[in-house]
Amino acid sequence: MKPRPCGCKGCRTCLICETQYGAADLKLQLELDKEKSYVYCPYCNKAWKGWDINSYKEHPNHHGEPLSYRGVYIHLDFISELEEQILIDNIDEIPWDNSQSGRRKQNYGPKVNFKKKKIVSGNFEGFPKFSKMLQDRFATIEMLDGFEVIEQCSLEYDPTKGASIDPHIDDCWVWGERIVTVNFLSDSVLTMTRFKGAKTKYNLCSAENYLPVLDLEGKIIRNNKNQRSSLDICKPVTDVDVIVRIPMPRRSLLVLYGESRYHWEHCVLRQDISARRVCIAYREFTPPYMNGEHQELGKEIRRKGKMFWDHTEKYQINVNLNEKCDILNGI
Ligand SMILES: O=C(O)CCC(=O)C(=O)O
Ligand SMILES: [Fe+2]
Repeated sequence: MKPRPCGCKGCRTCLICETQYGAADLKLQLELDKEKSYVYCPYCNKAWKGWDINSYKEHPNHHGEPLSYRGVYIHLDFISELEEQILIDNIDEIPWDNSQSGRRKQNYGPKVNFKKKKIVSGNFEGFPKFSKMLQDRFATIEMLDGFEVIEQCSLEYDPTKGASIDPHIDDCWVWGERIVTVNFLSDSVLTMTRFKGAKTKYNLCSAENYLPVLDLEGKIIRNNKNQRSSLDICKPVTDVDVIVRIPMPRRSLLVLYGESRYHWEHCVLRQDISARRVCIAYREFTPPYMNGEHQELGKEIRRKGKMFWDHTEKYQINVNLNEKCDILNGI
């Protein structure tokens, strides 16, 4: 399928191809019943009836009966305003690549083919140095113990392009249980809907063949006594028809794991992009690539994931900006 000049393919569309390349009819029509929606509160970790994402700010004065929604960790103010500004300045010094649905991206990681289940390190040489402080800070979060970044992807959502991301589950053959996102520049929302499709989609069935890293409460499992697979241990308990809206406030960190990672699709709706938003998504390897049958190939790629390069050298950026990078890394 050939991409249109904006970068979109097939049913993935943005405002540009909908208005200029006649792609409006290809657009995936999502029918979300707002009456069935709950808003996740990062303060009490429960979801409360409603659609408006700002309603979590009423905490502790919520109304009605909450829904227990598992597999979400939100760390507010993970970075300061100054760190946000310096990181964005650095990110914007690197060329962006057009992606689908009005997004742009900067992707660092091995080359993966999810359909053929093929992975090669390709020209992966690690990550830009200015982003090391973010990865280092993961060590302060208990549930990220042992999280080794294999892929780091900056994504930009521009409201003038009608940017969004369609409902999906991140691949389960190569990407591990914890999906980490750090949010920049504007508040947004991750909208969750239950996945009812085949286990072959997103390679979900791969998660039947390895053990979980986190228990249902998000605690690291030190000894896997019960041997239930990653997919099985977090089987949903909630009604299939509900929608859960997860806030992604500017400068916060979000971890999806367990039930929300494996049994729900996530998307970012166009209507939830009110101003330029950038996020960085981080992915780790699945157990077979860490300590199982593919560990040798895994080891080689993990070694590359420990490397950091100077983007000012690579892109010949004015050197005085190097100082900003050193401030961030505490040098
Ligand atoms: O923009 C986001 O926060 C979600 C991105 C995402 O789901 C992905 O890159 O797989
Ligand atoms: Fe995703």
